[in-house]
Amino acid sequence: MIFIRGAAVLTMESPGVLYENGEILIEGQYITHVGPAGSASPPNDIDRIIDARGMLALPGLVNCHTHGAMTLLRSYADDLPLQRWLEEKIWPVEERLDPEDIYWGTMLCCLEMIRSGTTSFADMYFHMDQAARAVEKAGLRASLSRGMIGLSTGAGDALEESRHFIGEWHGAADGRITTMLGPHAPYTCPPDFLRKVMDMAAEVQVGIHIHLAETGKEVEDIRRQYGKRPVALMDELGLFAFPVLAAHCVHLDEEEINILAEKKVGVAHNPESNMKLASGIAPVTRLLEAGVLVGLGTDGPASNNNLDMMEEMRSAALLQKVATMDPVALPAFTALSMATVNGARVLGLHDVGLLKPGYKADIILINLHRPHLYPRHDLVAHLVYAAQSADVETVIVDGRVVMEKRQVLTVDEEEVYRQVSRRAERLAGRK
Ligand SMILES: CSC[C@H]1O[C@@H](n2cnc3c(O)ncnc32)[C@H](O)[C@@H]1O
Ligand SMILES: [Zn+2]
Repeated sequence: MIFIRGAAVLTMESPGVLYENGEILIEGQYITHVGPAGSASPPNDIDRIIDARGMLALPGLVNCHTHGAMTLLRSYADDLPLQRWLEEKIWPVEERLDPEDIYWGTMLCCLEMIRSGTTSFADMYFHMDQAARAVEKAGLRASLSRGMIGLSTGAGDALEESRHFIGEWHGAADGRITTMLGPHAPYTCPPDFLRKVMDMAAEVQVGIHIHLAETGKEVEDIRRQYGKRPVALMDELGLFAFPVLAAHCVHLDEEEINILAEKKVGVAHNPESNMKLASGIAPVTRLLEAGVLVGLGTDGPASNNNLDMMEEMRSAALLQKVATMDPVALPAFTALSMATVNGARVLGLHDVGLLKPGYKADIILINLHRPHLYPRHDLVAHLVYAAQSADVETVIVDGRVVMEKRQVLTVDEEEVYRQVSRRAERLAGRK
């Protein structure tokens, strides 16, 4: 049992709920009490009291779309459009990744996430049993998908590997790990392959994580090939009968926005990757108006080039303002909701993302005693427009402290740096 006291507590239930001097009780994996100081008499059998005076407590951040082990390829290929980036640089080097690379690359991803306040993430990549091992050890929460390129000769094997991976890991690590099927995108997964994916989703009862409508080129190529735009094509195939996590959704017409709302598709908006690859600006304001559930993601660390959700919130808010020429667009509380409770819902985690009794104890403490966080007119605005990931002081996932006073407790940082440096040298052909 952990008792946090003295923090300002932002529950994220509604914009107004902020306890200036609050307290949180954690029993096992769950939050059992949240309120102003003195609202609960702390039980006798508390294991730890965390004195959080000068801190802001809020739900851990949720990264709805990444490729964690691509930390190994950070700054390996930059300043290219998506298709050239993938075909000329990324896919050739990914051929050389081995399972241990994925373990250490994902471990680096977990380390970066813990240090920047992310407690849950959705990952699509290869050798996912190794990614799962890293997540389990680091203590994070994740929804993991074995990425599948339907056009490749190994597509059938990838599907079988997915079935095995889901059987082994869905619900593992005390429920911190969940799984999805990961067909890469409409332009790499033709309809026949997607039908097999849907058959398997029905059989093993998991959702589907896919890149969708990321670039103008994708829309044109899919329309030329199938006579429909990507979202409309996925709808016609029946993909949205399953829980779908659709990454990007940059290029949409009104009909497609309505499909996404009606079929309750969860969208992962990745503003920095979309800017860096010049893919475009997702119509987030329109999506939200239409009632689409939108979370935030970084995309892989090779197209961002970091996993910093604090930055991503700020970028999302600023980008919508400039895209709509409306300073009211995507206000701070909306950006923070996308990065917490709404992101959790996009991942199908319905007891994650709020500080509320009955919710999983995924909590971060932000050190407010920093020059860029004074004075304190509005703490929500501070989080989105002023805070930095280095302000994250303590991170709790599933009721367990994984970082305290910026010391990560679950991962040997130096060993991770040694491993990834050596492996990245080999992958880049320098050793
Ligand atoms: C099949 S595993 C995932 C696959 O996706 C590639 N990837 C990384 N970022 C993006 C992106 O923004 N759009 C499309 N594909 C992306 C990654 O390199 C893997 O090959
Ligand atoms: Zn991606």
